[in-house]
Amino acid sequence: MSAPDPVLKVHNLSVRFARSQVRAVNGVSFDLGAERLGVVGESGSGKSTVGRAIMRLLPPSARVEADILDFEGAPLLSCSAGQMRNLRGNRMALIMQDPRYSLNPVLPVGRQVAEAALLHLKVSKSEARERAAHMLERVRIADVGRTMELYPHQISGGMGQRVMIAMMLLAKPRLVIADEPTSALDVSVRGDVLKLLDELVAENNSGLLLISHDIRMVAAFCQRILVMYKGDVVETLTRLEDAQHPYTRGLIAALPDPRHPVHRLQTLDRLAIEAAEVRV
Ligand SMILES: Nc1ncnc2c1ncn2[C@@H]1O[C@H](COP(=O)(O)OP(=O)(O)OP(=O)(O)O)[C@@H](O)[C@H]1O
Repeated sequence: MSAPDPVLKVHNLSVRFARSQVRAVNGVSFDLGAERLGVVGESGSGKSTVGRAIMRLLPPSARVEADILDFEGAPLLSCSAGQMRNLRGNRMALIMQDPRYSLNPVLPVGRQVAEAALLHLKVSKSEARERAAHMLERVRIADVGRTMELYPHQISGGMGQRVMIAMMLLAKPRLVIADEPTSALDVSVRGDVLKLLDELVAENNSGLLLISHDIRMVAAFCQRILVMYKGDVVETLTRLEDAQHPYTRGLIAALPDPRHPVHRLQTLDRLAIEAAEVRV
């Protein structure tokens, strides 16, 4: 019996923006099964562009090419705009950094989740509201009835992100791309939000692509990590201890390690990184 198709197959993905000399993404390849895969790198390394290319959410100025970009065995680059709209929200979901910008400020949060249920689950209005309430309970929103009537500015960032997760995971998508899902949140609630994502993704047997600049957080949460530098994947790791590339080591050293407090954090050694790049 042949192995089932991975959720996502990405081979030699490149993205170039019009009027830019360099590729934002330069031949990135990976397969994603029902697992948690992290994408890390400094700002501008191309992480978000990878996520958006998969969701086909890049602006028209982006030229996206790939030998293979398949989701559940179907080529995403051949999908029409209508087919992509259908996939997004149903089969694939994108969770972004700041729920304040993703939620509609003039609609109560319960109505927003119910509208997502109406759209993606094709259920009646009353059932959509019930499903919304159930999903909000699942993401551990307290006093769901009251919270559903609140507007986005009346809830905390952590609660807003849980509402987004409820909305995005209602239809049990097979692929979840979370782009810095906890960076805008208070440190005290980051772990809860990640735990929740993990629970729902595992329950749905989905693949999760977690995009973040925080290599330690990603290492603690993901089974594999792709390290991106200037559009390339320079290293794939299962444990931080195995990092070989000076860029990866620099990323690790540039973040505080709660177990070993230091007075001064290291900065990236650009010369060593460029020298290693020439060797590969
Ligand atoms: N819409 C766009 N038009 C032109 N260039 C873009 C666009 N979006 C991204 N880029 C460029 O592509 C490169 C990769 O950007 P990207 O946002 O993917 O990086 P990132 O690693 O996600 O960074 P960050 O963590 O800051 O979001 C950068 O050089 C960026 O300037």
